Amino acid sequence: MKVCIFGAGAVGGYLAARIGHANTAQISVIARGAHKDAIARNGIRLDTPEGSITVHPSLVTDRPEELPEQDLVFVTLKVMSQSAAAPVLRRLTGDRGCAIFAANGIPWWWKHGTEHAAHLPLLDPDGALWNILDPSRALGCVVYSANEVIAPGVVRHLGNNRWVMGEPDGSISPRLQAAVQLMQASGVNGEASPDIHTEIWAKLLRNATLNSLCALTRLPVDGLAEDPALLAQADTVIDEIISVASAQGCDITAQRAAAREQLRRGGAEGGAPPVKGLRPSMLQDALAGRPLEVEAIVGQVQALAQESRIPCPAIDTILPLLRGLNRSLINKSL
Ligand SMILES: NC(=O)C1=CN([C@@H]2O[C@H](COP(=O)(O)OP(=O)(O)OC[C@H]3O[C@@H](n4cnc5c(N)ncnc54)[C@H](OP(=O)(O)O)[C@@H]3O)[C@@H](O)[C@H]2O)C=CC1
Ligand SMILES: CC(C)(CO)C(=O)C(=O)O
Repeated sequence: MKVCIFGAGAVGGYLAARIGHANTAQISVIARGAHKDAIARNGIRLDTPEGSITVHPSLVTDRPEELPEQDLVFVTLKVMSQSAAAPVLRRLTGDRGCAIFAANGIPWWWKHGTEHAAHLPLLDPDGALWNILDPSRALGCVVYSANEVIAPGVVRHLGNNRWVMGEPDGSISPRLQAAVQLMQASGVNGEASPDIHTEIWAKLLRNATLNSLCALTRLPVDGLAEDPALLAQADTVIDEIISVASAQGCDITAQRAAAREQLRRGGAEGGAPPVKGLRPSMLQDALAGRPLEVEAIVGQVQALAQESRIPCPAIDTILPLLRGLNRSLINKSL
């Protein structure tokens, strides 16, 4: 299988290292800047609590036009970089390939196959993904795996290993099964879901709280847990998301306790020991002065709440703060 990782940062670097180390596919990575140079020179190093591995991908490039068509493209770009990649993704996926969007938040293809099928302007402003790539080539992937690029070419993995993938229409298609098999053969706990929309809502319970509040306060997750007022704010956001998801036809009420528990355990999933110093990806971006994934993780949730006429006062408060912070990061001269 020809597999490409588009945007081999924290999550993409983790995947590239695991697949490359298991040698289960011919792996190419698209990266850029000093990180790309370091991978091309020294390979990708993945540091995990169990030890380090270093992997040399078949090709490392910042010029995707150098790549032939791929069977599978993992898109691990931040959401706001996806739209510009639409023409390249179209070419890379060719007539037979597909693109798995491993990202947090509501994805651009969300309304594919529904009676209100349309592109989402907050996520795909000009409809490039919708019109050029086309949602029929897209699969979703919910990532439970905490990673950070700690130096050019070096990814640190802190914990969690669950990757839930699904077709927008819920079918367990051959291409979905092939992706699950590839991941499992590579030591990555991939699974196929018949209801990726509900899985995405469940993960949003974590990101709309942890990512937003950590980015705004600059505290790691265990820092939030020390402050009852911040925990109360996060719990309110969790309740609001459960209401919006329910109004949109997805019942995630059973996830409430686990999401609240995760907050209080420093971000550890499912009974794992508490984690110290976990910096959600949005905090990593705020600290590095990079733009934030505000719209996928909070803005589009508010848009869906408005569509369903669900009041969300906590989200309405957090969103302008995040948009303001994002504006200051994008326009560094402010
Ligand atoms: N990190 C984590 O632990 C988790 C992240 N996620 C989600 O996964 C997705 C990916 O996040 P994450 O891995 O943290 O993000 P990163 O920023 O670490 O990785 C994205 C990479 O893509 C690169 N990139 C952007 N545009 C291009 C381009 N045109 N050509 C080549 N490379 C490009 C970036 O380079 P540059 O830095 O120069 O912009 C960066 O290295 C997000 O949606 C995130 O919310 C989900 C679960 C956990
Ligand atoms: C759940 C969490 C916080 C794990 O790192 C995440 O998804 C992120 O960092 O974006």
